[in-house]
Amino acid sequence: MEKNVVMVVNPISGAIDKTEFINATKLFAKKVNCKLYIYKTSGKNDIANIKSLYDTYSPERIIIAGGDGTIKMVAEAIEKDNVILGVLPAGSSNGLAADLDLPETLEENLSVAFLNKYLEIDVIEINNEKSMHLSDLGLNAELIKNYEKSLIRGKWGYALQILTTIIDLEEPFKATITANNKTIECLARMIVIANAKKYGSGIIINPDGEMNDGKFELVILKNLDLIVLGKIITGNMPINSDDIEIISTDKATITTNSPVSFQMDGEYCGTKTRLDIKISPKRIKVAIP
Ligand SMILES: Nc1ncnc2c1ncn2[C@@H]1O[C@H](COP(=O)(O)OP(=O)(O)OP(=O)(O)O)[C@@H](O)[C@H]1O
Repeated sequence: MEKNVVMVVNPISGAIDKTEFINATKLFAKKVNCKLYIYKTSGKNDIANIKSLYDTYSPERIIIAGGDGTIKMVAEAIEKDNVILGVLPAGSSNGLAADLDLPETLEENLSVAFLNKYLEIDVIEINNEKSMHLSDLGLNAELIKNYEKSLIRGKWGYALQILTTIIDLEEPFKATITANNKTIECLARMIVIANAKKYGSGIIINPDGEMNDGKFELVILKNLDLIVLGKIITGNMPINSDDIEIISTDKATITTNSPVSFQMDGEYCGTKTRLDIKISPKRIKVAIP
């Protein structure tokens, strides 16, 4: 019997034309006897529209051609269920794909996305929104805000914004963190709420992060001078220094003394002074090699 598959395509992600993604997916779906319904995101009402497609067609899989932000939208649209998400990485940052060790080529990724192996990953709920990969308060969110405002998309736009953001660096913020029945206060440049290990750029920020262990980590970057930044970028996270503290937990609250920029899975979410965070274990099925 033919199975239903929904394909969610983000036409603008990564500044990549998606024609090849759509054509290759149509062919593959036919080959494996699936009926394909294609939805192109518009940036408006996408979550509600995907939910309605999901309710109408009860797809066995949802194939996603986009970046982490597009995967997040699909995750928001589906309830805990039997649907498997297949990812065709096509964003400017493909952090989840990097953490899942997805292959390089479209053909290989189609095989992964349509075939049977999958991982049930945890989802982090932050102020009742879902994050599958990495969210953070502070410097990186500031960077993403500047990037989203800029007219240059893709990797170059992102690189340009690193420079602008670091030049305009504000004072560190004061954070109060409650987790594992303890409360700590600290000054921080950035706090990462991590389900996984690395950013789409390949930079490892949470060396022990596992997406299916029922826990998340708070990676507190207290100092981010050029030396610490250099160590992180070159893959030598100084985890045993006073500059970094990592807390592993399943529930936490973070409050800050002033509004701090916040991003979830690469999407800028404004400034926040309070985050209520909890893990939702094994919440979503994602196809893996
Ligand atoms: N047709 C569209 N026009 C404008 N924005 C869109 C459209 N479709 C989706 N979006 C927006 O794209 C974002 C998700 O992009 P995603 O993270 O998947 O890719 P990306 O390449 O990392 O993004 P970016 O475009 O920021 O480089 C969401 O904010 C969503 O609202």
